[in-house]
Amino acid sequence: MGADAAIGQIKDAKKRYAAGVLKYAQMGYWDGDYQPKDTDVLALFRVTPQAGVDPVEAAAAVAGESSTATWTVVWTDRLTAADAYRAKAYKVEPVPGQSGQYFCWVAYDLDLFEEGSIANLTASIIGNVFSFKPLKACRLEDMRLPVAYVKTFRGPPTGIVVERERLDKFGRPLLGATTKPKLGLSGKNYGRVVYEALKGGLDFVKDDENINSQPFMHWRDRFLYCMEAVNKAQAETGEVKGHYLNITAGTMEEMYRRAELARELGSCIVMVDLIVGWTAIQSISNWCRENDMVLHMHRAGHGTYTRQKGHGISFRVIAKWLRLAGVDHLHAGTAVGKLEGDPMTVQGYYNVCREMTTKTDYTRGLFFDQEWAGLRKVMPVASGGIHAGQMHQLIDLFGDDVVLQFGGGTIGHPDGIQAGATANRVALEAMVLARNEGRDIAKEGPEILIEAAKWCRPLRAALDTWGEVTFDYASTDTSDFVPTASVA
Ligand SMILES: O=C(COP(=O)(O)O)[C@H](O)[C@H](O)COP(=O)(O)O
Ligand SMILES: [Mg+2]
Repeated sequence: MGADAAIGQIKDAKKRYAAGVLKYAQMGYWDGDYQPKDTDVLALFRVTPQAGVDPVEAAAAVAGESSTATWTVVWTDRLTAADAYRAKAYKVEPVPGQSGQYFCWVAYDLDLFEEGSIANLTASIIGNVFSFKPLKACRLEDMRLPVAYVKTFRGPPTGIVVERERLDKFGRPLLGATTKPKLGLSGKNYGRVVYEALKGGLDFVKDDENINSQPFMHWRDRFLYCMEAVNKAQAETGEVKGHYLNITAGTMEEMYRRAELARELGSCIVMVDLIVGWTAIQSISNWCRENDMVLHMHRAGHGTYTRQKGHGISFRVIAKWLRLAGVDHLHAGTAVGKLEGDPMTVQGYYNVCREMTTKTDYTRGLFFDQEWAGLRKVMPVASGGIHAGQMHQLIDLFGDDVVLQFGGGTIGHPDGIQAGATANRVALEAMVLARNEGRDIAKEGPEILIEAAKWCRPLRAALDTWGEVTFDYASTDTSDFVPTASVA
């Protein structure tokens, strides 16, 4: 959609700065000829204007309210480098197949942002505009962070390469499990679940997002019993093992206290939930860097604002912010499990986590090339209602650099937790071997699993119990550019 010349910026300074209300486009927040600079921060919003609101004016309003503007002309603009500081909406296009929705591209000068602060970035980009009355709905679809800005962040403290070296595990996905039930176990019973799962063949076990320090199990008990389980399983298997100790707490001081005990007990990894907030995430990331600790991020809460296509923030943007902020593991979806996730859209999140340059790919929801400027890679975590019978789909979709986490799909095994873990480990290794031998695992996966189950009773029992379980529901967050196929 080209610029509407009639509503372009008023150039005559007397008229432009006369007291009163102008359209945002008239104030200069729309420039259809603008060529983004390499150093600009770029954002793509999906905007649904109210009836009668011109889409170009809606885009200009988003640019205005997320940078320097208010609803009326202010003369104090003239005390600033207003022409540079004003964000510019520079392109508006209708969203294919979605009447009333428009993609709006906005460019922001780098000087609008403090270095190394996601809190500052988000206060601008998502600070006000999502409540703005002329818009019925608004969604932040994607961002391009310029190299100059990326370089002001430290990124993941450990990264995929160093994590694999510390764990001494290569050439296959890592295996994990979330302890279940989510709440209620005593420390001793909790530790038993962790031990059984690690002994049976998993690399990691994890605390659930809502396990902190409740009356049934205080955090110190959990840490002590879990590390006893980790040490015992390591000694018995000769493999490096870990348990993501969730250090999420009510204050930063308490998070540090819990992190310190995790370190003293010899844990290689700690975990926080996304709901702790950006500043807390950046602080704990620094702590992890100083203490050689892997940082696991559970994206608890994200579905409240990422799931619906019309309003909120795409998870691909959250993933970009988290790579800058510095997490090592990030829950990024499974496509085949119990939770929302269109396969290609989810692959787009994985690309954000794992590539050195993420290329534009509209079919995977990636609207910009993103250069990561040497920032370490984040290990994505596929977790949520997955089981051994889906191993071929998971490896086919996500490759090797991923943690596959089976909670119920380990602990609910009919022959016990160790058997559940063994089933998953055997399914994983059989599938990686078949792929490495050149077999087409996407097609032959079910056969490969059945062959492996002939000599592995735990896998046979897992397939008998869950083999037919699928979650075949329509995804909400799908591509606007390709029809989406379910892989469930
Ligand atoms: O407890 C689980 C999964 O348990 P189970 O394996 O028993 O289903 C995690 O909290 C979800 O993976 C979160 O979702 P996401 O990873 O999408 O953020
Ligand atoms: Mg959970």
